[in-house]
Amino acid sequence: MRLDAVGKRFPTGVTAVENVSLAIAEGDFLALLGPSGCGKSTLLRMIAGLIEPSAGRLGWQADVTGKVGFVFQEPTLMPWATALRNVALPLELAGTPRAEAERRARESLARVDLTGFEGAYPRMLSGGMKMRVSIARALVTRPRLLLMDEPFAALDEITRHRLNEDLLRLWRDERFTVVFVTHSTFESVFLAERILVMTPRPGRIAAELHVPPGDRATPEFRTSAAYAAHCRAVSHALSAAMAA
Ligand SMILES: Nc1ncnc2c1ncn2[C@@H]1O[C@H](COP(=O)(O)OP(=O)(O)OP(=O)(O)O)[C@@H](O)[C@H]1O
Repeated sequence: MRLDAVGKRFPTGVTAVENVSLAIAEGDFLALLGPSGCGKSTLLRMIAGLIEPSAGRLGWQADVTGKVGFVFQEPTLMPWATALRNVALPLELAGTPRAEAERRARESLARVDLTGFEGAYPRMLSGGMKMRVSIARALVTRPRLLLMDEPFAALDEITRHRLNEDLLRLWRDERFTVVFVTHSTFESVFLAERILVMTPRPGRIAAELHVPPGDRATPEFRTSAAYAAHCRAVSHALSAAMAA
């Protein structure tokens, strides 16, 4: 998909995003990195089609339309429904027969390591497990594009690292396209091949950095010299963007 000079000015007069041009290829793992309030969520919501840009345009490949999954910072599960029913919901809303929806929801829960928790209610699950249910729900329709808005920001570091690894595994296996919003330099380098550094509001793209797949393939990437070097580079780019 392409974004051409996309901008968003809200009726309140706040310009959240300005002049963003970007091409996203099938299978990309892209991070949007920037300080709080720089317009990352606004940009993601425009990519999702949840809000309209006020300038520029977004062009979609026909085969992606309607195949978008969204994961928010809060798991946003229905508290009165089991994990299985929460995950089956998007399919049931699309008219999939109940038995088929349940079968696929079970499969999706298995992909995020939650086999055995189908009957659990959200209040019985830890924060990390609730986030896994939320990811399973986003993946149950087999989206080609997965949009994630600071999904792990509220989790403790150990859980966050584990979910980072699991997300990478899912992405390597299935090669959907990911746009991942974060304000963590470390998380962006660990996950993404393309890191777009944004300026403070109005959010513009100040720099794009790359983490080659070869670097990530090193064992213990998170403690490697290559990881530290990429984090330094991204951190410098972020400081420069903040000062711009
Ligand atoms: N619906 C809206 N109406 C008016 N202003 C809005 C609306 N949504 C967002 N904004 C404003 O746009 C700016 C960018 O917000 P946005 O949520 O996109 O930033 P963000 O980078 O995702 O921030 P955070 O990391 O804190 O979530 C903020 O100043 C916010 O107040």
